[in-house]
Amino acid sequence: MTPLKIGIAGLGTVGAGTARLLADNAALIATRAGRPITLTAVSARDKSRDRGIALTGITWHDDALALAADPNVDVVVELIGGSDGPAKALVEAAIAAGRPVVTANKALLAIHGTALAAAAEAAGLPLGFEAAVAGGIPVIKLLREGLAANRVSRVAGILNGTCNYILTTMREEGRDFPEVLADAQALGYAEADPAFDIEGVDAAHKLTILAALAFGQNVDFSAVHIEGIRNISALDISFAEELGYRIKLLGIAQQTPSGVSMRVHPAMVPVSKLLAAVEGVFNAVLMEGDFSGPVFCQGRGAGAGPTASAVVADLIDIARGSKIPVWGAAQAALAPSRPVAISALTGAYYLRLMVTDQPGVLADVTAILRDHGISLESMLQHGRSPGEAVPIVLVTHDTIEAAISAAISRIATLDCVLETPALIRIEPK
Ligand SMILES: NC(=O)C1=CN([C@@H]2O[C@H](COP(=O)(O)OP(=O)(O)OC[C@H]3O[C@@H](n4cnc5c(N)ncnc54)[C@H](O)[C@@H]3O)[C@@H](O)[C@H]2O)C=CC1
Ligand SMILES: N[C@@H](CC=O)C(=O)O
Ligand code: NA
Repeated sequence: MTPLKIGIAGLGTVGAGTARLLADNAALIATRAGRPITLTAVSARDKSRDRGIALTGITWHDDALALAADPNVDVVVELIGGSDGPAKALVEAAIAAGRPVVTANKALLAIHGTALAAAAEAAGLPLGFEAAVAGGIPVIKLLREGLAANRVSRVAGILNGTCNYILTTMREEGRDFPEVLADAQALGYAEADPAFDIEGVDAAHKLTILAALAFGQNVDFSAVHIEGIRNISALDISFAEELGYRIKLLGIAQQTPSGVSMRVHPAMVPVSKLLAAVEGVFNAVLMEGDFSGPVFCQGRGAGAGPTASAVVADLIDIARGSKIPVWGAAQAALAPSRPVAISALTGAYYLRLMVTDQPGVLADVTAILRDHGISLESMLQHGRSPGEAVPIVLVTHDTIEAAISAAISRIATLDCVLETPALIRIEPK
């Protein structure tokens, strides 16, 4: 059988993992793909580095762009990363040269996904990106193929392994944020610039991609409201536990009458919910189809093995001759996104204040909430330390985000409020 010849650009965590998987499971992959999938060429920065993979007999290109023109490469696999620069140039060059592309690059797809898919469609080429969202979970296939007959009303998930690993480890082991982040980097989970993980940008890239597939809209990264986990404190993690919640960084895309609302932010998830039990580097996605009902999947969201598994799944599809539209429908059938402002969101909120323990503080705070039409479900304060700083926690009933934002701006100006208030959205029970 004629092999499908692969050229990989970028031999970091995912690139080296993909080369290893192609070698270790070669016979099984050939059986399932109907022909061997063979690594014939690579491009990376440092030829001398030992990556634990055999590169004998494989062409080395110093310039990744050369992969697009190499006659011994049928499919270009882009595993460099970054929304622009060499990754984008390579994908464009490969498509222009008539080569199918597989990439794990969510930043690239979330920002340039419409133009790249249009180019691939015009050239009649597949563009695979299963690895770009939720690592080893086959969530792209699930949405684009398994749920293709459904109107999807909501997609919600834990989409960043690094953040989930950090939040889990902080809660279970009481360790500090920077120390746990360093672990996640050493394990190969974090992006080259880990700010993308902890600021919520990586999860927003992935949510942009899921929303495009779920709602048949063009990718629109700029429409996602983004908050990360940098300000989540050990105190809030412990209050969440006490109130019956786990703090998770969620990505949520939801159909509303005025458009699709897209947001990434930390959320209090009731412990009874499936998403609350997803821990460590695991990701999970919950999708609501009108005929399927809820569909939940979970698996490892980052790391060499799980991500390589998704890259090679796309290669097997290409070897099989699969012809699935990049975004699940012809480009011309996709609609522009209709963004919904976060201020229109309705829900319950956790509000934690550091205040001076003195008479009248609660009365001042609750008066402001009352003025904005916000009612309280519960309140927590432990012990008494007159004149000292103490945390108080307020949990609201459902309210509109515009109201709680306005109330917090006023609460923050009270003399007795000593720090910027912490506000965390609460997922419904
Ligand atoms: N690490 C993970 O768990 C996951 C990563 N991804 C995505 O996979 C892609 C690769 O990520 P990692 O392997 O983690 O990154 P990495 O930083 O470990 O590897 C990227 C490699 O590309 C090389 N490179 C940089 N510029 C290059 C160029 N011009 N030509 C050739 N090689 C070049 C770098 O030297 C580096 O070895 C990124 O798009 C990332 O977002 C997706 C899912 C999971
Ligand atoms: N940095 C990402 C890697 C996978 O996409 C993450 O932590 O989830
Ligand atoms: Na995936």
